[in-house]
Amino acid sequence: MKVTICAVGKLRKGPELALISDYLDRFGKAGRAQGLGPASVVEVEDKRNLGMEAEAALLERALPAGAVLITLDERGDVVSSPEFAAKLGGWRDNARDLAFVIGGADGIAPSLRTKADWSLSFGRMVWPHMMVRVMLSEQLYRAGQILAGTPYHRV
Ligand SMILES: C[S@@+](CC[C@H](N)C(=O)[O-])C[C@H]1O[C@@H](n2cnc3c(N)ncnc32)[C@H](O)[C@@H]1O
Repeated sequence: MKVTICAVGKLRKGPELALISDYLDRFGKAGRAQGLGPASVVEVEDKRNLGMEAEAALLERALPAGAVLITLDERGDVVSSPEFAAKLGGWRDNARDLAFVIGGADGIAPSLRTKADWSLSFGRMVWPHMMVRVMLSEQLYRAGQILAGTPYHRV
């Protein structure tokens, strides 16, 4: 089950990139035996600053064909980590690839939001998009650990 994180903006070398690389690497390595992963990040850049709709067009072009489209959005569903793991496991069992979409400073255009199969929220507060990448990467790794039954997720 390939997982692609499609995001607006280029992440430069720094603590966020180091964390994302570490979690996604761990998710891919630990998940291999369970049919989870690999995970990768595809970045799109709206170099001419044309706004949300232009970003949505770039994001749509970056989406892997046939993948379940999941938008990250503060208006989406708030779920627990075990619930997220169960969703991931269900898609894995149905041999689906996943595309998680994270918007830029203005968010994800409604034209793309309406195409989503599911929308995931990390709470009603708005987080910087680079932080959302980190949080999503950790939750993917955590979900893999929950599905594997390891003690990483203790609650
Ligand atoms: C700075 S936020 C943009 C917020 C913008 N007001 C909007 O309407 O979406 C950039 C991106 O981070 C993600 N994001 C921010 N907060 C989030 C949250 N609480 N849950 C899920 N995703 C979030 C979304 O993908 C969003 O498009």
